[in-house]
This record gives sequence, structure tokens and C-alpha cells, in this order.
Amino acid sequence: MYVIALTGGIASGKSTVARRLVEHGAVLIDSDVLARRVVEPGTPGLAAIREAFGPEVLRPDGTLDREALGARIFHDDEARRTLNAIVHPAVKELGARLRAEAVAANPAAIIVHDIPLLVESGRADEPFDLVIVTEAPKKTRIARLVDERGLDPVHADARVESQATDEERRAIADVVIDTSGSIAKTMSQVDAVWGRVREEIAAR
Ligand SMILES: CC(C)(COP(=O)(O)OP(=O)(O)OC[C@H]1O[C@@H](n2cnc3c(N)ncnc32)[C@H](O)[C@@H]1O)[C@@H](O)C(=O)NCCC(=O)NCCS
Ligand SMILES: Nc1ncnc2c1ncn2[C@@H]1O[C@H](COP(=O)(O)OP(=O)(O)OP(=O)(O)O)[C@@H](O)[C@H]1O
Repeated sequence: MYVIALTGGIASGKSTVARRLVEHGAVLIDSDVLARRVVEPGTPGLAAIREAFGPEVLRPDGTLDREALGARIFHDDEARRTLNAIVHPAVKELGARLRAEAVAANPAAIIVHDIPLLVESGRADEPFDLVIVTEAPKKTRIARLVDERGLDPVHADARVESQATDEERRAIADVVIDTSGSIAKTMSQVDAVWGRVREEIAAR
């Protein structure tokens, strides 16, 4: 088993990097996906969100209204802390379970754990073999959110500002991947990291 943690600010290219690592043979555990699973209808997570934020953050069909909840939490530190305290422990637990399953299926698995809020959720102390941080300037990331995902610039800025700083992420990084250039440049950095991982494993 070799466990890579992958983190970075919003729209910094984590998914792009993760996809390449998967092409090389890594098994991906994506916390954004897990964060959706733990708030599906019928989960304790969704019940706790309803309790804390009221029925107005649910859609008529009983699923979470992500837009409504996003509007509540990205401009309000207290509300965000409340939501994080509900979702993050459940995401951590499910991630650990999926990791154990991947290792049971293949003891030599190379796992890439995409954890956008690795710093913010205090998980950087967990025993990862390698921590990769993706980094692009704030302006670039906000432009991606506005141009490609159709976010309002004010909301895009609030999301960026609700996260750790580049300095805080760098402090926990073993490798920083600069995603401000072309996709090809990002991919060649990922390929170099993969080579390093293979070498480390071979030297064990
Ligand atoms: C507020 C919610 C409903 C908004 O949903 P939406 O579909 O608009 O965004 P999505 O979940 O796809 O998240 C996109 C990105 O937003 C950023 N983000 C999400 N939640 C947070 C948060 N609590 N604090 C800071 N940034 C966040 C991350 O960079 C994430 O990758 C949702 O993000 C949520 O439930 N957040 C709390 C859980 C969480 O922290 N998830 C992120 C990592 S586990
Ligand atoms: N050099 C680059 N490296 C990575 N992504 C790039 C690059 N240039 C442009 N992009 C674009 O930036 C966007 C980054 O999105 P991606 O989903 O990979 O980021 P993310 O960090 O996973 O986002 P989120 O925090 O929302 O999960 C993509 O649309 C990608 O095509």
C-alpha cells in the first residue's frame, strides 16, 4: 500500500491530476464524491443538516439543495463550521473504509486520496506516504470558476477565501504541482511524480 494525499484550492486542478494518476494505475478516493454520499436521503448526515439549517436547504424531493446550502455557508464562517462538523467526520470514516477495501483487494495498491480540505479539516497529520498540492494563482482559479462553471464572481471569490492559503497548503506539501500553465505541463509534472512514487516503492 502506498497512500498519496492530493489537495489544493478550489479549481486548482486536483481532478485533472487525479485522473492522470488513475491512468497510471492509482485507485482514486474522491472526498467530494464521498461528501455527496454521506448526505444522501435517509443518511444521518442529511438529518443533521436539516436539523441545523432548516427544511429550506432541502428540495421538494427530499435531496439536499446544494445551491441553497452553498449560499448559506460560503459567506458565513460559523455556518460553515457547523456544516463541516457534520460532514467531515462522516467523509473521513467512509474514506478509511474504502481505503481498507482497496488494500484488501490489492495489498500493493497505490491509493490517491483527493481531500480538498486536507489543511482546513486538520487531517494533514495523517500518515500519508506523499502529499501533493496543486497550485494556481487565485485570479486564475476564480476565472476558471466563473468562465467554466458559471459561478457568480462574488461567490467564486467567497469560496476561494473560505479555504486555506497557498502558504498553509505549501507547508504540508511534499510536492507542489503548478497548474497555471498548459494541461500538458500539468501532466508532465504528474508523470514525474508518478516516477518518483514507483522509485520509492521499488526501494522499499
Ligand atoms: C456546500 C455544498 C452543499 C455546496 O455544494 P456544491 O455542489 O456547490 O459544491 P461541491 O460539493 O461540488 O464542492 C466544490 C468545491 O467547493 C469547495 N468546498 C466545498 N465545501 C467547502 C467547505 N466547507 N469549505 C471550503 N471549501 C469548500 C471545495 O473546493 C470543493 O472541492 C457542498 O460543498 C458541501 O456539502 N460542503 C461541505 C462538505 C465539504 O467540505 N466538502 C468538500 C471536501 S470533503
Ligand atoms: N494546467 C492546468 N492544469 C489543470 N487544470 C487546468 C489547467 N489549465 C486549465 N485547467 C482547467 O482548470 C479546471 C480545474 O478543474 P479541476 O476540476 O481539475 O480542479 P479541482 O481542483 O478538482 O476543482 P474542485 O476544487 O472544484 O474539485 C479544469 O476545467 C481544467 O481543464
